[in-house]
Amino acid sequence: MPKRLIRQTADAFSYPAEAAPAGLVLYVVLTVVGSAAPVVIAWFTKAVIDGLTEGGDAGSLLGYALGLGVAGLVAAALPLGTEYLAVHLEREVGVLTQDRLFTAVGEFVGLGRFEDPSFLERLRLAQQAASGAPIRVVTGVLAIARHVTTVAGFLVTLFLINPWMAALVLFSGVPMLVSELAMARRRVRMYWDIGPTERREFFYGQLLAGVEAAKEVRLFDLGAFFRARMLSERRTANSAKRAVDLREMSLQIGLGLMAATVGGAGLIWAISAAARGRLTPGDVTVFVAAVAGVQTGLAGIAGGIAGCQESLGMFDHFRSVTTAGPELPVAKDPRPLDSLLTEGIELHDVWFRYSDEHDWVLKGVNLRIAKGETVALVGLNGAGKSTLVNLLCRFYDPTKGSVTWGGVDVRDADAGDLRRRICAVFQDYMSYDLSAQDNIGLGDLGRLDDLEAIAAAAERAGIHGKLAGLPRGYRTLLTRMFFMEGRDDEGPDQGVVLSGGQWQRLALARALLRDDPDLMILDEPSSGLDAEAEAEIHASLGRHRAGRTSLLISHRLGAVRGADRIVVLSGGVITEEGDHQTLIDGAGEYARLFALQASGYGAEH
Ligand SMILES: Nc1ncnc2c1ncn2[C@@H]1O[C@H](COP(=O)(O)OP(=O)(O)OP(=O)(O)O)[C@@H](O)[C@H]1O
Repeated sequence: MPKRLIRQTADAFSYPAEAAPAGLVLYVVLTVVGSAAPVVIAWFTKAVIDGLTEGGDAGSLLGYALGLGVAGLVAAALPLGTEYLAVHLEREVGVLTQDRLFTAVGEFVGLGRFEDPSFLERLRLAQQAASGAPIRVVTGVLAIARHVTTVAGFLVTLFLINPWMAALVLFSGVPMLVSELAMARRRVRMYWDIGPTERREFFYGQLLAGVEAAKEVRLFDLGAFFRARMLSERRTANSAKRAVDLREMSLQIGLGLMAATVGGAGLIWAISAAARGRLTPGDVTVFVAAVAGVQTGLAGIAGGIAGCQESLGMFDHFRSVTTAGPELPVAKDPRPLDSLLTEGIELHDVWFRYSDEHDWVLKGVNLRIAKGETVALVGLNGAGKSTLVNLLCRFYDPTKGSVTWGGVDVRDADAGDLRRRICAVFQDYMSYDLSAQDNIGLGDLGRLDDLEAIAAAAERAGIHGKLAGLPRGYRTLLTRMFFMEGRDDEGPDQGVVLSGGQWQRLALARALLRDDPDLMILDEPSSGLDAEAEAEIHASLGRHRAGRTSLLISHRLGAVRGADRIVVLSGGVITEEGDHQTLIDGAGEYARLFALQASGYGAEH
């Protein structure tokens, strides 16, 4: 246990040592110097009082007074310097730890961790602890060292005056240490326990204050309902915190009473000893200061150890996230993927479920997409179409079976290499609060500034005219989130708000920016578009897809009828396969759905 504690403490120190080495050294030096000040002040005070009462010579008296003044000045100025340095160190460490944390998160290969609530909780606590915890450990360790120095100095003083008193004051500190450590452990546990409650409170707050839910909150009059839930979560968290605070307070009162009793007994003894002429008035002063100094120092040591333990406990979340490593196996010696795709992309008897507790989503799927072929995947809601896409992009690994890319199992390849070969529009596409240019350019970072390529992609997605006509063209921000009136030179009126269908076209443009991808995945690329726009987009995509390997998912069967092969997924298995005409002739599920949609359109006219 102590070994682990030492290792953890050393690790916490390594962050400020790396982020701001000079600042850390200065901080340590100033703290050490500051720790000697109280003892020096006590001794100068004794010398001045004894000099005054015993009629010492004026020269040495002046010297003591001067010493007292300088020590007082140092004691007053040092905390300001150390406080400044602590904040500086915290800022610098914050940059380093944020970098480490998000680098680690970026290295997660798939999506599983982002759906694991206990991991998300750990991530939240890791973020919270990232910048402050290492500095609190450093401050705690130095505070302990400072208090140890002060206590040692005063203990020697006390020992010289009354050894029994020194022992009594020292041992009265033991219960303090034990209870402080127990309190720190309880506090860390409490933070972990109330994590989900605080997350829910935050969630309700977001619903009330964010734009996403604003319409429904007003339409269904949900404000009071969500507010009540939010406050109830807050009250639950508060009562857990209050229980710990109450326990701490009662313990502190008990400890305070014990310290006061010991201090009072010491004072009575010192005064009676002085009355009998065994102590000088200076001795009494230094004795009182020493008892108070030892008690304060011991409380400081106990508090410092407890604080360190609490911070180390919190920092453990940071450490476990940054050392978690990828959650899907990473090939040590990744096999290169090639663009020839002679063997196509293939799912071999793929079984998949999101976790052991979930039902099977895919149940033995065999599917081959040949190079240059357009395969359309259709099926009812929840049939597993997007899940299949997730496996192709290796956001998850099949529970059983395999996915191969040109004959190479994607688990043996580098996930980055795989994804660079794919361009995709997902059903749940992103709308970034950035400029139009960035929104498209993010599809291929190397072309972020290539306006020509960006405009060409926008043209293919049928949104170029709209974007070019914006107040600042492609540089126009597609959000009003980041404007602060009076502070931003671009003014709040410059951001624009796009419609749902326009955002979808933008997402499509982002996917189309990639030059010559090996596989194009379009998962409901036109669900938000009007009928005319949909026809136009599909015509454009059809031209763009020609000769490319692609997988198209759509509920609008009219949009997929031109695919080389249509695959029907139902309940996690492939039930039908063939081109449009074959499936219509087969009079199965596809033919039924197609007839249903066609009659729906027919009925309108
Ligand atoms: N991240 C997830 N964790 C757990 N279950 C999931 C997850 N994503 C999807 N599912 C479940 O897997 C099943 C298949 O979902 P999927 O999104 O693949 O269907 P889909 O065919 O794309 O449906 P839709 O046509 O509605 O888009 C559903 O029952 C869904 O509840």
